[in-house]
Amino acid sequence: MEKNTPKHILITGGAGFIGSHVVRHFVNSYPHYHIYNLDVLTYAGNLENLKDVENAQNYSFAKGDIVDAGFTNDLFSKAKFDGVIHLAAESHVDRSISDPLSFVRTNVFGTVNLLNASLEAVKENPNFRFYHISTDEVYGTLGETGLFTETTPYSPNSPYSASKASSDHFVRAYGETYGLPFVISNSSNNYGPNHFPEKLIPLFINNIIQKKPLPVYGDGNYTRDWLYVEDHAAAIDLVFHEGRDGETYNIGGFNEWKNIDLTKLLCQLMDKKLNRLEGTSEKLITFVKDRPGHDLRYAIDASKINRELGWKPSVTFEEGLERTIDWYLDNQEWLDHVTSGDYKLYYQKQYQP
Ligand SMILES: Cc1cn([C@H]2C[C@H](O)[C@@H](COP(=O)(O)OP(=O)(O)O[C@H]3O[C@H](C)C(=O)[C@H](O)[C@H]3O)O2)c(=O)[nH]c1=O
Repeated sequence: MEKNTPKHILITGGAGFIGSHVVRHFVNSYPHYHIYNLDVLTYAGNLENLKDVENAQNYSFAKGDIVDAGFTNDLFSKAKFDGVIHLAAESHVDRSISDPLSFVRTNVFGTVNLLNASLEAVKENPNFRFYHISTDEVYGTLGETGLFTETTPYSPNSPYSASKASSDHFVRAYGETYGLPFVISNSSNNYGPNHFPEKLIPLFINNIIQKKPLPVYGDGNYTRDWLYVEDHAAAIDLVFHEGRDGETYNIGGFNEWKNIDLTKLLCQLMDKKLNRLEGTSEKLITFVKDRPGHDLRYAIDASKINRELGWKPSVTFEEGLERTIDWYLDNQEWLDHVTSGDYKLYYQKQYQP
């Protein structure tokens, strides 16, 4: 999709963690586009994440649920979108274990509604493109070695990853069956500012600040590949504009960490930041009951996006963690706000060490 002419782009889930970084990136990089952010504002969606762009001339927000076909179709018929970048999703694996249906509802049903609305859009605009933002979890788990490539068979293990695999399949099926122009990317674990503190990195940073236990699941020997969220937003820009139709691109950080090693690193960095004695925060580490169906290791081969589109991560883990920690220390009010409701109850219910 070329970049020079004005366009109307719909970003779903733009008030969430990754979504808000993508909205900011597009609003600032493409002043001649109009960016519509559609978000239902669940516990994880927060318009405070977009304070710096909320008054931009090329930005609008619509509160609404992608599961509501009437609302979605109406929005599409009014706005005449040239493209959709679809990030709206329930994303937390632990929540999917206690409430799988809400993941089917948003991630599968909601995606199919958007696909149906997109079929109408493509009739009027053959250059329309549907971009589905997905996850490396659709591939299941790796052993100690190997990497996920774009041809790794899907083998999701959690209700969350099953719902994302299903939505990937629906997107591809709409391409095959109805000729919908689409592209998909599957990313590894993101981290950075505005991350809801139910995920490992923001949860542990904030528990360290508050001297609360750090609940490490199982023995902590699970491995994830961490990517700074702004690098992901830059990759999404490239895939949206330059990715080949009908293709999948894997996006990863080339940055694997075992959870226990990452936890210890966070403890060391936070002790320095908070002027606490070395070793203070490590005392908070508490091994707790494992996540059921816990995937051992995710690791991405991101060579296709590098080779075809010239993308690679630009923020080192050291720099990214520094920025992330500083952001949480400077934004305790944001934290108080997002943890004041549902989240507190959830945390107390799920994992009492
Ligand atoms: C919250 C928490 C997590 N963990 C473990 C579980 C995982 O092995 C690892 C990271 O867990 P987290 O829930 O932060 O993220 P993943 O389950 O890897 O999934 C994340 O990355 C993928 C790509 C997505 O697509 C998901 O949407 C996103 O949530 O730390 C703990 O040991 N203790 C904790 O309190």
